[in-house]
Amino acid sequence: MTGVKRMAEQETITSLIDQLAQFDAAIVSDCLAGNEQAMSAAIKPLVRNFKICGPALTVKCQPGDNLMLHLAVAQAKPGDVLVATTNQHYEAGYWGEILTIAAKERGISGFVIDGSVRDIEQIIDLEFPVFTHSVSIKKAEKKTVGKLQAPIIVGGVTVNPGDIILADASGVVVVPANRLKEIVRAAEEKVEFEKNVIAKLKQGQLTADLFDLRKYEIQ
Ligand SMILES: O=C([O-])CC(=O)C(=O)O
Ligand SMILES: [Mg+2]
Repeated sequence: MTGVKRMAEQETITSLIDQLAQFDAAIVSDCLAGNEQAMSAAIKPLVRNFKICGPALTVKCQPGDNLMLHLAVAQAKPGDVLVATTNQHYEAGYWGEILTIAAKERGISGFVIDGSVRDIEQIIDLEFPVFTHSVSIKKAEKKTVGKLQAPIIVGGVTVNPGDIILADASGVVVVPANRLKEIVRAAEEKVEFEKNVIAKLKQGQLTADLFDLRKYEIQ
């Protein structure tokens, strides 16, 4: 691929990510088949109004060690979302105020971890969107190498480097990079469909009729 072509492609991806950011994560999740791209309910925002949309930089931490997060911050590009696993070890605060400030300075757009974080009041005050399984006060070591930019499983979903993470109060959904354009179009249609349903509900119609559910009515 020529440099010019690569730049044009990057521009398209950036514009599609901006478009995806306009949608609720639940709408986008519904556009991907069968919930398989939706993370488990265990991964939650620290506060309700947190929202993330951006490409994943994947991080595999060793249990109890956050070395790879410090190295990931050093590698990240503006807009990246750090997405991390800890082998489902929750007894360490893998992320806190210091990493949040470092990440903000690099232009990182958010953090998702199937692990634990600490310093949560500071993170909330810094308005840096963090989605986490748990909170832990315990110190993480910084001495065991894991992996960066390898496929990982977070909240039951495989995340490949460069997949787009969309997260809000409903939860976290992972849009495979090669489906981004198709999913943005599908989300536009889904929003139109729901607007139409809401307008009809406000005219007094019922979901039982609009969704053709009367056939299931108990006799
Ligand atoms: O010790 C660490 O790396 C985690 C932490 O509390 C911080 O980032 O403030
Ligand atoms: Mg700290």
